[in-house]
Amino acid sequence: MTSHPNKVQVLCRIRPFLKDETVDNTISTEGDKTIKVQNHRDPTKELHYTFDACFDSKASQKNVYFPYVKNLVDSVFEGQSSTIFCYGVTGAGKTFTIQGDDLHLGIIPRAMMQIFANGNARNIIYPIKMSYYEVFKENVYDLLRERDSGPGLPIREDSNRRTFVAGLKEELLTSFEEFKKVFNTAAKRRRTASTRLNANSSRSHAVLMIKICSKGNSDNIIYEGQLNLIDLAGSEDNRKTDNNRERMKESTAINQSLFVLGKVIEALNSGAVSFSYFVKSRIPYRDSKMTRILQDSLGGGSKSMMIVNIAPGESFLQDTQKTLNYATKAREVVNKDRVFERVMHSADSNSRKRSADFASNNGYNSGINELSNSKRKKLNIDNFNDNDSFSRPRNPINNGSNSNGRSRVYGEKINSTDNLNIKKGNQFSKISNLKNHTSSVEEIVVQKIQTFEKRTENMSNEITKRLDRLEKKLNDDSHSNNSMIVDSDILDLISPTTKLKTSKALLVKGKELEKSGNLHEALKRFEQALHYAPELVSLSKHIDKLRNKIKVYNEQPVINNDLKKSEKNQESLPIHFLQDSLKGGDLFSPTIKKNTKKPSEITRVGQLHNQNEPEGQSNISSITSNNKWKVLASASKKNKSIFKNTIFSLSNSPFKSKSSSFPSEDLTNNSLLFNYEDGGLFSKNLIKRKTNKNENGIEENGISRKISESKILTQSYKFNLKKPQRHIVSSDSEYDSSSNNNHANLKKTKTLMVNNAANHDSKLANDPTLINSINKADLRELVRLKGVGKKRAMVIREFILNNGYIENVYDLINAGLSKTVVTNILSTE
Ligand SMILES: Nc1ncnc2c1ncn2[C@@H]1O[C@H](COP(=O)(O)OP(=O)(O)OP(=O)(O)O)[C@@H](O)[C@H]1O
Repeated sequence: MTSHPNKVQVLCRIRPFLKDETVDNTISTEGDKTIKVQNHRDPTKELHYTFDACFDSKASQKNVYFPYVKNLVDSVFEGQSSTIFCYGVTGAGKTFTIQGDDLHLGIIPRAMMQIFANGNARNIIYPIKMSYYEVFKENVYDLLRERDSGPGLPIREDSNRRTFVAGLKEELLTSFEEFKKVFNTAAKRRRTASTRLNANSSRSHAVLMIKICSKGNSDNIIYEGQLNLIDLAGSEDNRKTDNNRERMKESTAINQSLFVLGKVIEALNSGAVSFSYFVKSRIPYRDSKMTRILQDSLGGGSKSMMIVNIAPGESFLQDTQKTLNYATKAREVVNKDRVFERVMHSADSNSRKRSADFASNNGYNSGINELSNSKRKKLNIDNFNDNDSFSRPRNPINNGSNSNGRSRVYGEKINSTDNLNIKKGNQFSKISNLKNHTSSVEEIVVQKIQTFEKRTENMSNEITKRLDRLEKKLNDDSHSNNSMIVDSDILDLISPTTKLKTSKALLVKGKELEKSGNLHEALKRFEQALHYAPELVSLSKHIDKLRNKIKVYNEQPVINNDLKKSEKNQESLPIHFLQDSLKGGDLFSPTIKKNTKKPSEITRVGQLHNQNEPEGQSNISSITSNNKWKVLASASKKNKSIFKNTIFSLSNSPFKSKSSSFPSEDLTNNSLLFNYEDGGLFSKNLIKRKTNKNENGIEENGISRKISESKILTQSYKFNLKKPQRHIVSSDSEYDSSSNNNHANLKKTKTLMVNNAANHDSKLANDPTLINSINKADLRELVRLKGVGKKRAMVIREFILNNGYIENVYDLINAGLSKTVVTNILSTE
């Protein structure tokens, strides 16, 4: 017996036993259309129920979707209204069937994939519209909006007597990705709660409504289809659920609406109403919000499918029987078959204009305004090419006469020149001459879904693997009393995409920092970035380069540590402290005299050179005499320029002012004498002095740290062979800097110090107490020193920043402070 084409189709699906459930065989399928269930009143008897299709617990989502649901979705392209709803007790698998999860895509994602994949073949006019709402405790709430405490939305009726929820938000969609994003956000708003029967029980009925317009076969017909995918809340036996008061209230509302649904089905099946949904006074649709919403789907003009979900096992037997009885009745409901299509005004021969008019009449206009360019493109009028599918053979255009005399779809206003036709079902079936390309489209849909599922499965497997590894590591570590999870373990948990993104963000930040000269922080970021993306070879090279750069800049700690070591061991101290500026440079090593701990000589131990330059032949040696190094340098003719650069570098460094008394011929003779005892600032390269103008337009001297275009580096090294002295012997008497008994004497000594400093007599140039306090002071404290205004304090700070701590009075003078100011500062102490 073939069933009536417009009957509500009923599918029945048995879910598998869950982890803690006792497995039995009280329910099973017999063939693909019958369910066999043990009678709960008499276990010796079996009951048989026949439906359009039955699925046992092994059936996959695909098994449910393709042979049955897909056709209903297809019919929406032809102006049909289709409704699929899942019905069953709580925890029976309704949400699993309609929505699924990432690994088992349910009807909703499959249908949406089908819609977008079929879109072009079926001449969809993008964007499609989506609404999503829930009925919770007899109130309707929009799931596309943030949840608020306001009253629910009203349900109204259009002139076709079709119900609709007023004030619903409509999202305009052009791709599956867009849909996924909107849907996922909205689905989180749906009310769920944990009950004893289902840890994630839906406490509301949820309705996803998709409106699709597509071009008909004739150039003046546009179909307007609607797909409703409904996840009903589960009926509940409160004796089993252990529900609290709140859950009980929800449960009562759920059960009440499902009870009304049963009544509606019964009423529809009692011949009295003869399936006429217009004579609805005798059908209790109005007794619950859900039945009002389902009005068109049960006994109305929709193609409808009810999927009955069954929880297996003896404990559910009574519910199962009730559900199956209910479903059997629903199967008797016969709907009208209608196609909603709009006939555009025939006098208007320009189909582009018609289509555009159509779009604007259908509220697409407002959507267009908010659309991105890509969406606009899809909405482009060119989509309505006359030569395209409009030329497909089709039934003669309905001339606008409307057999039922009703003419409104979705409650929108229709121009007087337009007509809506409601076609009879058999006409609809004739339309379906799209089989050929449907099969290829079907393949695409299957393929797409498979790819998606495969990808998610791979991802899920990968995550499981990573978690297993971590768990294993934790277990291993706990045995060895070392439960620390190291960075790499955490890293292992992060997805490759996240790793790459994080690494990119760190790279950007690192580059910024490097540009601003903050090499240490830049290096840190780069190292972190590499941590996340070890495959970036160029980054690893860049890090090496940067490390070298920083190492060269950070000579001081190396020198000091080495010095400490060498002081202990009294052995040769390998340091390199000179490097030329432009052409490559020499590497020198002073040898520390065993007894005096002073460098006896400096020997060239290698060359830090520019890659393009041959290794230089220059030599520098030094002889210590009275705390001074005489640095003698010679160079072969060939390398004279290299050597000159080295010397030049020294002469232009901040050290220059200390060594300014050196006769210039010393430089030309390639020899240089300098004082080692103070420690000294050696310029790695030329210091470029920059003339800044302050806000008053007065020129100030400052040391720029910027690298100029002529490749001149400005970074300085601090070369400190000797720690600051605590006691300084003045030429007259021993002066203890911690004592200030004799102020006048002190002032005199300090002035002497300044003068001596200017004359490069180092013995008197140090006042460690003062110098230490200057180094420690912040800007505000510096300003308190006599003669130091804010500007000068800044100069001191900048000097410290660029060159390291102030070691002696020279440095203050080098920083640009005048003798008077330095004397003033010293007298403050
Ligand atoms: N066919 C199936 N295959 C595997 N697991 C299933 C299947 N059907 C349901 N489940 C699992 O059973 C549990 C309950 O399913 P689900 O939440 O879909 O029930 P429900 O009918 O929507 O319940 P409620 O009405 O309380 O929301 C879930 O853990 C789900 O993953």
